[in-house]
Formats: sequence, structure tokens, C-alpha cells
Amino acid sequence: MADSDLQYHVGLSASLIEGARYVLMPGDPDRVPVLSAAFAHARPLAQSREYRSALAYAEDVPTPVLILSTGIGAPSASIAIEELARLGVRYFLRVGTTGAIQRHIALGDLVISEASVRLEGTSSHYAPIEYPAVASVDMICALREAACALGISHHSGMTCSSDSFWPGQERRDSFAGYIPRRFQGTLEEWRRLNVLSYEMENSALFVVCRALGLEAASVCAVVACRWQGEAVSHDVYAKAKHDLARVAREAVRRHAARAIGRPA
Ligand SMILES: O=P(O)(O)O[C@H]1O[C@H](CO)[C@@H](O)[C@H]1O
Ligand SMILES: O=c1cc[nH]c(=O)[nH]1
Repeated sequence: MADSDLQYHVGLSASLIEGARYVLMPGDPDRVPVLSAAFAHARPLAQSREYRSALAYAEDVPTPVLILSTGIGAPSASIAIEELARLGVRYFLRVGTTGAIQRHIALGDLVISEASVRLEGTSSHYAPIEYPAVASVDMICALREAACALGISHHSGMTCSSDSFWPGQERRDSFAGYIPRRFQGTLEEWRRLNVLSYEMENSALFVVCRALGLEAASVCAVVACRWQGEAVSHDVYAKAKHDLARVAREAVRRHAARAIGRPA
């Protein structure tokens, strides 16, 4: 493919990503070097808007692994999926942060999302609201196995993806204490429905990928415990991001070992 396939937003082309089939997708561009460091070799690729990228190599993964930040929120994540799919990427793993709403989940634990509540608007541009936002079973298995093998505390289950950080996640410290009526009491409702945590991109990732025939999953580090307060812990994140990177890399290795031989 010629460089005319340079994708408008992510600033990448097929030749730049060297046939990568997997992408690790953090929200925060600063997580790209952290994820890169989990691989034996990695090099920066491009920086375009919120999309910072690197290409990583692992001896036991047949193609390079792309790492690309998506910024905050579902619209920019959906743009990244569309543009990378055009370049041949097929497996999309979000490597994010999240706020727990269940009391048995501790700061620094990882949450593997099996499915996510669609409290965002982007996914409805791809499929009606009745369409479930579910992750790839094979990728969930690879994530669980990776976390177990590395001895990293983790949970798997439902998450909730909100278009806003404050009202949609019913944060009591929102400016002027403003939470619209439709979100009042929702944190407790999701908690009683066994939702594990809030973040902002999972459901769009799962719906867009399912709709387009791609595979997706998500692992997030818990940086807030909402029954303890609204604060997000930088100290916890500083340690947990390395656990996230190790689990992501090991999950790709395990998934790729099984995916070899599958039709492209
Ligand atoms: O840390 P990342 O991956 O950005 O994920 C979470 O953090 C951001 C909000 O602070 C949202 O993008 C949310 O989903
Ligand atoms: O509470 C949190 C923490 C991280 N990301 C979110 O969206 N919410």
C-alpha cells in the first residue's frame, strides 16, 4: 500500500505499522512509553492530535504490536479503530484506568471488562442501543490467564462507560455539586447490578469492533475507589501502570499463540 493510505487522524500508514495485527490502546499518550517498555524492542512512530504511537516487537508474537493512545472518550477511540482497521489491525486491546464502585475491589487492582454499559453516544452511531457491548471471549481469556500467571490482583465482569467523568459517573465533587436528575442514584443502581467500575471508552470499543468484525477487549487499573471518595490516586497509578503493561503484553503473547493459523 502506498503512503496515500496515510490515515488522517492517527497519522499512520500500512508501511509505518509493518503489518501489525494487534494494537494496545491507552487513553493517556503518556502511557505509550510505559507500554513500550514492556517489550524487548519498541520505537516511537508518530504523534498526531491525541494519537501518540509506537511499534513494539516481541519474539513470540508474529507481527509487530502497535501502541496508540486514543485520548479521552468514545469519539476519538472510534476514529482510531476505523483508521487502524483500514491498515490491517484486527485485535484491539484497551489498556486504561477506571474507578471502582464495588467494595471488594482495591486501588491498584485490574478490571478486565467482559461487557460494558453503553452510557455513551458513539456506539449508537454503529448499532442500536439493544445491541450488546461485549468483549472478545478469546481476548478476555488471554487477559485473565495473563493476570493469573503474573500474580496480579484482578477482577472480571461488567463495566460502565460514561461520556462524562463527572455527572455521568455521579461524582459528588462536580462543580457546584451539579448532577442532573437522570444521573442521581445511578452509581448505586449500577453497583447493585454488579457493575464493577466506571471508565469512558469500553462500550464504544466493543460495539464498534463487533459491528466491523474486529476483536476487542479491555484491561484497566483501578485509580479511584468511589465508596472511599472521589479522588483519583496518582501514586497508585504510578505503580499500577507497570502491572497493566505486563498483563497487556502477556495477554497479546498468549492470544497470538492461539490465533496463529487463523484466517486473516
Ligand atoms: O486512563 P484512560 O485510558 O484515559 O481511561 C480513563 O481515564 C480517562 C478519565 O480520566 C478516561 O479516558 C477514562 O476512560
Ligand atoms: O473514576 C474514574 C477513574 C478513571 N477513569 C474514569 O473514567 N473514572
